[in-house]
Amino acid sequence: MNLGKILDNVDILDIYGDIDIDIKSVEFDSRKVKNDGLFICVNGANVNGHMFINKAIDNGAKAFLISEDVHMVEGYTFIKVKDIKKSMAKIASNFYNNPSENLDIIGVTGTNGKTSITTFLSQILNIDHKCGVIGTIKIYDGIYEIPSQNTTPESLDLQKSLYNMSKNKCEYCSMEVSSHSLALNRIDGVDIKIGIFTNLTEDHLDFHKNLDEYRNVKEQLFYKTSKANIINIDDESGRIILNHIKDLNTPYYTYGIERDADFMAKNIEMDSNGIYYTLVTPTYEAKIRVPVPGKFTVYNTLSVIGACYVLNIPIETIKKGLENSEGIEGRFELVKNDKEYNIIVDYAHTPDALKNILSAVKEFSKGKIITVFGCGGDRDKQKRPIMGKIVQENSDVAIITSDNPRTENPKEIINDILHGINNKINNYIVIEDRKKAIEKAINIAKKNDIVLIAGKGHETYQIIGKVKYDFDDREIAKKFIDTININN
Ligand SMILES: CC(=O)N[C@H]1[C@@H](OP(=O)(O)OP(=O)(O)OC[C@H]2O[C@@H](n3ccc(=O)[nH]c3=O)[C@H](O)[C@@H]2O)O[C@H](CO)[C@@H](O)[C@@H]1O[C@H](C)C(=O)N[C@@H](C)C(=O)N[C@H](CCC(=O)O)C(=O)O
Ligand SMILES: Nc1ncnc2c1ncn2[C@@H]1O[C@H](COP(=O)(O)OP(=O)(O)OP(=O)(O)O)[C@@H](O)[C@H]1O
Ligand SMILES: N[C@H](CCC[C@H](N)C(=O)O)C(=O)O
Ligand SMILES: [Mg+2]
Repeated sequence: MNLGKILDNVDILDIYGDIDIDIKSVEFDSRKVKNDGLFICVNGANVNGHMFINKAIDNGAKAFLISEDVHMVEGYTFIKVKDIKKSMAKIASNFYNNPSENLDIIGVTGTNGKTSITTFLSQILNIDHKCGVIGTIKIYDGIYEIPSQNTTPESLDLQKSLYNMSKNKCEYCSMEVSSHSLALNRIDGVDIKIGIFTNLTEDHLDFHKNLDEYRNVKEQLFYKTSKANIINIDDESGRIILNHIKDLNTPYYTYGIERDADFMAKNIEMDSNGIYYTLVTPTYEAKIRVPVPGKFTVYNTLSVIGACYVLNIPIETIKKGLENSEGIEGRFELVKNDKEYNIIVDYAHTPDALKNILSAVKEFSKGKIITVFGCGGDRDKQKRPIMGKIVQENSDVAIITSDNPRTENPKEIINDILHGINNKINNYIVIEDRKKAIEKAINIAKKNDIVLIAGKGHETYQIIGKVKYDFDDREIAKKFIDTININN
């Protein structure tokens, strides 16, 4: 594509060299640059991309998008802009021909429930149509599935995936929209038809100044949508957002259990196999069954039904998709075993998620609840003691361990958790090594007890320092149970 065309509507400060040249690829990582490429120099959290201009030249770059003064190399084109992330988002949608215009994108934001909702949605929409997925676990472009690096990718990667979805004849895309992606311009220029708000609770206060700012950032999604916004009005932040957006041209729908909403669940029943409720919508009622336990599944599926309603998906298809749902990887996932151990792996890594998962487990537990959990390093420190308190108060035994310590000292993270623990109650153990912590939990569990391994869900790694080591809670639990089998 002609560089001039790629730069359409980009706010440019200065140009050095020729922009009437053909560009074959656009990258923001010098290691991925190919012949006749445009390299976008991002000054990141770890390194400054402007340092890799020579490396990009070696790999075939012809042009550079910069925001800092660099040595302009003769024979190459340099375009200086003020805001690299905003410019990159514009370039990305130009280069991939605005692919979001060819898709009905449903964007989901909120602290908890995004992966669950986007998965349910794709399970329903893929029955009669093709629906791509972008989220924490994977990107699915209609043909291929690739594991994700971020919940919402950088604009260039995002637009490339949307382009592939459109090429692969997807009609829909169900996408998680993280607060980071809104704040860092990753979804600028993406045409989103429906926005869903789940809830807002403590998380990411390392990145956002406070909960108000966190909510304001999330609210931005609902000004970008064109077809409908779907808001959880049982959540206080949901009501605040609704108040701000209700006079926009985009129609809105509400969902909830406790308040009068457009999509409501009545006569809710729950057991260890799932949830059952009567759905009340503006035009019909229906019996809903979902084989995924937890009250939060009621909320998650109500929002999904709201989006399907707006998209005119028949209720029979919605019911079929939900009833046949295989659940969500790493969310309330039972570790299958031929002995009678009840082990659940779940991705709860925020105070609210832990509270919810523990209350769901409590609903049908006939024995003790043994919870293994930790907190991620280089992330919100404020949530650590709150998570400790919630787990101690809602478990018979709390085993405090490491999650992904990243560049922090795991002992210090555990110390932060211990600040929320009442040391007069003797129901907690600290075992820093997560593998040993899981083994201990299974060791002390008796018939009818439930072992909840929280925080890492689908993750197949543990990040220690900057290195990702193989680590899968489910595999470790399963292997240990098999060992017990041999010893007995
Ligand atoms: C703090 C943060 O957001 N970091 C993101 C950021 O990385 P960075 O800015 O630190 O990159 P960097 O390593 O400093 O490198 C700067 C630039 O130099 C380039 N580079 C680097 C090395 C080299 O040899 N050549 C080169 O060109 C890099 O490609 C990059 O463009 O840009 C990367 C590429 O897009 C992201 O993958 C990365 O997310 C990291 C993995 C991360 O953990 N992010 C979290 C905080 C995050 O974004 N989370 C949200 C919310 C999660 C949720 O709760 O749902 C998410 O959406 O994932
Ligand atoms: N609607 C909900 N409200 C509160 N907790 C929930 C809800 N849905 C799921 N959870 C809990 O939160 C955990 C994470 O759920 P999920 O992965 O769907 O959230 P997410 O918003 O995608 O998280 P992330 O920000 O990491 O992408 C689940 O394992 C479950 O314990
Ligand atoms: N998307 C979340 C994932 C947290 C998962 C947990 N295992 C951790 O590492 O803290 C985040 O980046 O904050
Ligand atoms: Mg997610």
